[in-house]
Amino acid sequence: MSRARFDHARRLRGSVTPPSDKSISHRAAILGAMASEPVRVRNYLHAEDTVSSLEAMRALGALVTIDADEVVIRGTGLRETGEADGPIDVGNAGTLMRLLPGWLAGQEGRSYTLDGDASIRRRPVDRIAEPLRRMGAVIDATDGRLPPFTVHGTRLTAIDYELPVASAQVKSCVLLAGLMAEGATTVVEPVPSRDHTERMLAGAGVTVHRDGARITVSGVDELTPEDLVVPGDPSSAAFMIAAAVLVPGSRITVRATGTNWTRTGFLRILQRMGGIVVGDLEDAPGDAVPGHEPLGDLEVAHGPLIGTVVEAGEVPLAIDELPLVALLGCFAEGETVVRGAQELRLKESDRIATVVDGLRALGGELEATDDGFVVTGTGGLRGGTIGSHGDHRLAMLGAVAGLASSDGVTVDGMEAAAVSYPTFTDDLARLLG
Ligand SMILES: O=C(O)C1=C[C@@H](OP(=O)(O)O)[C@@H](O)[C@H](O)C1
Ligand SMILES: C=C(OP(=O)(O)O)C(=O)O
Repeated sequence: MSRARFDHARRLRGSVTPPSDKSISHRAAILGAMASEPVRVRNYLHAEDTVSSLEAMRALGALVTIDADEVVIRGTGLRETGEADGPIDVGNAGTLMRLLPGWLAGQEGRSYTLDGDASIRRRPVDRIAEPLRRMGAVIDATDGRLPPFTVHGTRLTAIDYELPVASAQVKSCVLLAGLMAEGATTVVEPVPSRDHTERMLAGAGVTVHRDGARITVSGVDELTPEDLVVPGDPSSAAFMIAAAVLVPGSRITVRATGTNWTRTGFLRILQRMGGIVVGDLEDAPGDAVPGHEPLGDLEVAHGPLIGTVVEAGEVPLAIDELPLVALLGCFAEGETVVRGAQELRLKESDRIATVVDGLRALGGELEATDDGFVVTGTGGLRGGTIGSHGDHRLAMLGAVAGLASSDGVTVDGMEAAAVSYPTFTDDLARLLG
């Protein structure tokens, strides 16, 4: 396990291009493998999670070649995955574990087992097993709800499915399965979540119909994705943005980051707290599903913050950035409250517990609730030691906390950052000059 030290910083300056989007890269790998013609993906994310996706596609029979700036995927076609040679290893990637079964469920007469690391083995799959069973697939999971689990493919039936939790992963799983079902499959979202799957399917020749909270796809013969360009990851950029807002004297430019409205909830929360972030962000979507992803540059500067309340409807739009909202809350005036975020307990770590305990150990005043946390701003953090618990977002949270703290922070388990942001420490060092 690697230890890293992040001392109180003087200021951040310059520009940073965040790593490529993890969510979009996973989807590019899967859709590329589902296609019958080769798909070129520019700016694919080469991080641990998304390498797992490419390996999984290879295990299913896709040919994947990796050049300096391009991944080329020669897929198997929608209904013709190969026999896998043993369990498919999803590593630490919950997104891969929850999306891929949507495709596998439609492979008539073939079965696939998915497994991953210790963290993945604690993350439930019943949320995808339930709709896939309704579509006709058989899913055998450990203790009824955990990996390793086996998906037995079949001829799928279309369903109308109301998501019990707002989850882009579950939504995407059902939509992918819907491509192989006869008839129209509809997913109803309680509140909006990231829409990358819908956009990428629309760009691949699928008719994706959105009517408010209802998203419908119909069975197709094949996918014809265009060549893809992956934008920068707003969730990774959020760590640099938070650092620049928190450290006095900072002023940075974040280049070529995704500005999809379903991913910029954190920026809206930050702006509400008084944070200075200027850029051309996408507006809330209407019913038309665009076949592309928007990207742009952001200017960020240090400034004082005030507390805010994040309600359930905002949670999926900022889910992976909520640890940073807790950190910002420590520096803000007044109270910062996050509600309706019980999903955080099911991530790479129980992020309600690990964030609250971790920031408390650095001098923060936070209370965990069942579905979020309450932070009392004290104007700063002392510093100390924080463990990543093998969770990439926790490792990067500790680093940013260190720069903004008075005494600095030691992060135990910094290597976890490589799951989504392998160049995190180097990029940060450059901004610190
Ligand atoms: O669809 C995706 O790519 C993701 C969706 C979110 O999970 P849920 O949709 O399960 O909340 C998010 O936490 C994860 O990092 C990536
Ligand atoms: C929760 C995350 O990812 P996943 O669910 O894919 O492991 C994340 O990246 O913060």
